[in-house]
Amino acid sequence: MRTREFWRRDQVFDFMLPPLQSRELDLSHGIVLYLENVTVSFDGFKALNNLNLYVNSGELRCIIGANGAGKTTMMDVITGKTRPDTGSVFFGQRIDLTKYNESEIAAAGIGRKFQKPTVFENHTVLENLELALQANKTTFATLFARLNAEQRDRIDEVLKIIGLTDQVYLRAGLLSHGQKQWLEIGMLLVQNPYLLLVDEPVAGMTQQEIERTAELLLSLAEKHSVVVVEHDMVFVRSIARTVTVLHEGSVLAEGKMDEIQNNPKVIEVYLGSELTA
Ligand SMILES: Nc1ncnc2c1ncn2[C@@H]1O[C@H](COP(=O)(O)OP(=O)(O)OP(=O)(O)O)[C@@H](O)[C@H]1O
Repeated sequence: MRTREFWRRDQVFDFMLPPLQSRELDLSHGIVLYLENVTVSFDGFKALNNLNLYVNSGELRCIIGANGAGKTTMMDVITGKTRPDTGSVFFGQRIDLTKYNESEIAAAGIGRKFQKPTVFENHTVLENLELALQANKTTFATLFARLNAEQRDRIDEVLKIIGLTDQVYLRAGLLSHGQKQWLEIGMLLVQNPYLLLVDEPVAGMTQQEIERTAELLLSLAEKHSVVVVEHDMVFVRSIARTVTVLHEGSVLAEGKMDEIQNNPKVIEVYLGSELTA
């Protein structure tokens, strides 16, 4: 039965879909991302179990949860790396993300930053941003292509946002760990994503870099929607507007940081030790 459904979806319905890039993102209900009753099983184990999550347009959402709670699997489902067994995943009102692949979803405006920075160390900060801007070209073609005025302006704007204007001609390999993380966020920003997914952005950062990252992510919200997965509770407290707590593949609690911190269920399964830190 499942095979037949997949066959029908891939062979018939996907064929009829217009390219994702050409579809307008419909934010008329103010919600950029819908996950409804999403379940993902690995060999019978439910990494996501009827997960429901709604992210508002322009919101900065923090997702917390113990190891194995399902945070990475959730990101994988949004970006098309993992297909849910059941449930629906919508980008705005109309774009069914389960019907598209990872590169189509990225091109449609969902950028993902993994925990480990993956900048091109042998290229300058500027070249890294150029490469990200023209991600569909080869490295060689990109570095020799001329940027148009709009692209140059966008790169200048992003350099200011990520605070690397003075390092524009520096080789990325010479940046500090924090600066590499910001450059990678910049590489997503040049593509003007609607939604940014950021995985543990402050792991390994100095206190000063953590504070700068908090400012950066806060400055991105509104123009973009941002979903941050993070274990560092001090950091989460400093940026959080709404916090979602995942536990065993479902939402255990959701609300303002104060409510979450005082929620007995959350304290029991996750925050007990973190809160007193
Ligand atoms: N490909 C896979 N095959 C089998 N089990 C998997 C796979 N991916 C994830 N899991 C399991 O699913 C559960 C959820 O994993 P996931 O990585 O989503 O959790 P997480 O909240 O991101 O954890 P962490 O904070 O450690 O990164 C875990 O028990 C994990 O072992």
